[in-house]
Amino acid sequence: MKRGGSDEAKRRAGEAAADAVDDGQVVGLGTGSTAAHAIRALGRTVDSGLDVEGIATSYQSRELAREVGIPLTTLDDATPDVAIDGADQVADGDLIKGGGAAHAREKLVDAAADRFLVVADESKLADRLSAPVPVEVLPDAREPVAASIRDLGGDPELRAAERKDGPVVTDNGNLVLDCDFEAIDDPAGLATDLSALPGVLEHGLFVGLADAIYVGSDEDATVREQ
Ligand SMILES: O=C[C@H](O)[C@H](O)[C@H](O)COP(=O)(O)O
Repeated sequence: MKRGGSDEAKRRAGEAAADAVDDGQVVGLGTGSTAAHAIRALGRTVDSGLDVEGIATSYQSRELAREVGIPLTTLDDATPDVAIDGADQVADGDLIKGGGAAHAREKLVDAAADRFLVVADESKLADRLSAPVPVEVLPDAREPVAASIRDLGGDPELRAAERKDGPVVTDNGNLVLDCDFEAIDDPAGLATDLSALPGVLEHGLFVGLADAIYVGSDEDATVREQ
């Protein structure tokens, strides 16, 4: 799916982060159009002899990794040295993710990595997080979780599929509520509240996880260490 700024800006961010991967490392492979550039760049370095293994965060990243020849492993067998992943919004180093409904596995892999590199074009940068927060819920939990989200001040909307009738079903077989909290004053507090709701598998607030943000523009890519 295409979201955010220009493909050129995404490519610069993705390739700059892929350049930071060292020989012999295990790499968490994020999901989305920006992370895809990093995966393709890693595939080219594998072709030229770099010895890396990937851990996929979604069906999409697994298939792309296979296509470009990155050997895959799992969290059962390896710990990622580094993870490279996109974001829907970035503010003060905190993120909203899950525009592609992959945030549950992404958070698992990104949090497990020794270093988590975010790749984003400039359109993703904000002063405060304010995009709707994707919340993955067990199908039976849709209504109770939606009611709790309203109590927390959010406006939940079941994500509809685009080329299928009915809702988006995640790689894990669950549903997604996109929850609009408008400007989020306390991302850490909201993250804790959302995680505490029964039936919530994972939400798209990534607070205090990023180690560096690679920001791409049409001209270059810059790195902001966190
Ligand atoms: O579920 C999807 C992920 O969190 C993506 O990393 C995020 O939506 C950013 O995607 P993109 O790079 O396509 O804007």
